[in-house]
Order: sequence, then structure tokens, then C-alpha cells
Amino acid sequence: MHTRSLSLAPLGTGMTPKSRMQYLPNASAARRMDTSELRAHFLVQGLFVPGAITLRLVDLDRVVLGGAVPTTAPLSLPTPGDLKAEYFCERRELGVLNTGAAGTVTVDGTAHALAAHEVLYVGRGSREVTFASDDATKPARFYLVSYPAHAAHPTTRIAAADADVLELGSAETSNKRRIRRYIHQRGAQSAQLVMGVTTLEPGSVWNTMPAHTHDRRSEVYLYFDLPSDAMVLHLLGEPTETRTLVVRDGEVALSPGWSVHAGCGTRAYAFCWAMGGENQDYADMDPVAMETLR
Ligand SMILES: O=C[C@H](O)[C@@H](O)CC(=O)C(=O)O
Ligand SMILES: [Zn+2]
Repeated sequence: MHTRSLSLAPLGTGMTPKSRMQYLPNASAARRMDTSELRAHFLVQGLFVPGAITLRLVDLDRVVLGGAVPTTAPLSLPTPGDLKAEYFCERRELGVLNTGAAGTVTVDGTAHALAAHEVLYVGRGSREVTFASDDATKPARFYLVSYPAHAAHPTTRIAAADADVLELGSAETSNKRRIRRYIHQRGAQSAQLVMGVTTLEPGSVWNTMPAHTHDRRSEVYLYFDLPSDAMVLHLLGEPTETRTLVVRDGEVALSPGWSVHAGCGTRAYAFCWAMGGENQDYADMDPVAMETLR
């Protein structure tokens, strides 16, 4: 197992041993969970392992999350047996965000150079996907998010400069930030994946305040660009039953449609938000009246 490039991330204690799938609880079960149970269900750790591709299958909208950190040799995207597919993108689409140094993603023979904060959308039907770093001593760190796709859309590279930019928040409310939308309704097209990156200004530490939910879509939040001693207190749960996850660099918080998703960090950070579900309308958010949060 150690010599192979595929590793399935170790599962937390809340998982069923028969499957490699990570399952989310419903809202009433989540209310009764202690810290370790919440972490086992809502947190994904260990995706970024040097020299390996690590994948985690999650039941939430059937998202597959992954990390690819190529060093001396390129890494090839495997097809987990649980997908029961001939190749990974047989029925799926894939978003790739580079959170590390420069690298290349090759899809069916076409190389796409990806610098930090650049995204590649890989369409359904793509057979071979490989990941390489330009410099093995400064590896790329590719974050992978894949959902089932009912339609094939072209594989598209989106540079940070090509993303749709939104400036939100203010220093007074500690949430001045820049939202870049890469895969979205008016950008790179997809079947259901919507994906972007939010970067907080130095001194701003809150994201997505005021909070919201969106029952039409679930969301996955990768926190990154954090030093190892920094953390984000990620807020999840029903608006009147919030819980906190301590999340560190390279870790993902899972957010069902009924859950708020927000964070407060010990310093500025970046996060990749990705969504799957029945609409792609970024503005479809149900705001939470701030006085109702508990
Ligand atoms: O539904 C949308 C998502 O929660 C994120 O786009 C929010 C976000 O990046 C931000 O406010 O900074
Ligand atoms: Zn949201």
C-alpha cells in the first residue's frame, strides 16, 4: 500500500467499517454529538500527503474530495473501486485547485500548467488525469473536488485573473475579503460543480458573515494558506444549534444544506468553497437573521 500512489484517507471513528464512504448525520443527530463525533463526520483530514494522491468519498451529494502532491514522479488519478466505474471521470466531473507551487495537470495528453490559485475544470468522459510538480522540492498541492455529472462540458483552465472577482466585507467587521469564482454560471461551465476561492485581507478573520444556508446545495470548505500553528474555528450546524470545529491548514469542513458555514481565524486565511446540488445559483442563499444564531 505504501508504494502505491493511491491512498484512501483514514476514516474517523464515526464511520461504518464496511465502507470507505464518509457519512454525514442529519441535523437532529448532529445536535447530540460530542467533539470527536462532530470531527469524524464533518471534518476531512490528511488529504495532502507528499508523493501521493489521497481520496475521500463522501455521501453528501456524492462528492469525492482529494489531494495530489506530486514530488519526483507524476501521479495518475486512480479509480476507487467504490465508484464501480471504468475510469474516474466516466460519470463525473472534477475541479482541481492548485494551493501549492507551480505544477501541471495533464488530461488525455493535453498539459495544463497551473500556478497557485489557478483552477482546472475536467469534464466528464476524460480518461487519464495526471498531476506533476514543476520542482520536486517545491511541490504543487492539488485539491480535487468531484461530483457526478449528467452532461459533458469541456475541460477548461481558469487563471486567477480570469475568475470573476467580488470584493465584500469591511475592516470594521473583520471580514474584508476577495471572492474569486472560477467554475460558475457565468464562468467555466459544469454539470453541478460551483467552485471558487475566498481570500481574507490581512487583519480580517471572519468569513461569510452574515451567515446563510442553501438547502438546494451542499458545500465543502478547504481552508488553506495557513501556517501550521494557525487555526480557523469553523461554525456549522443549524442556525439555532451552532457547533465549532477547529480546522487547520489543508483540512476540509463539510456543510449539508441545513448547516451554516462560516469561520473565524487566528489570522487571515484563504479557503476554497465548492458546491454541488440541484442548482448553480450562487446568489441562492437564505440569510440567517443574526439575532437568531445560537
Ligand atoms: O454559498 C456561498 C459560499 O458559502 C461562499 O461563496 C461564501 C464565501 O466565499 C464568502 O462569503 O466569502
Ligand atoms: Zn454557502
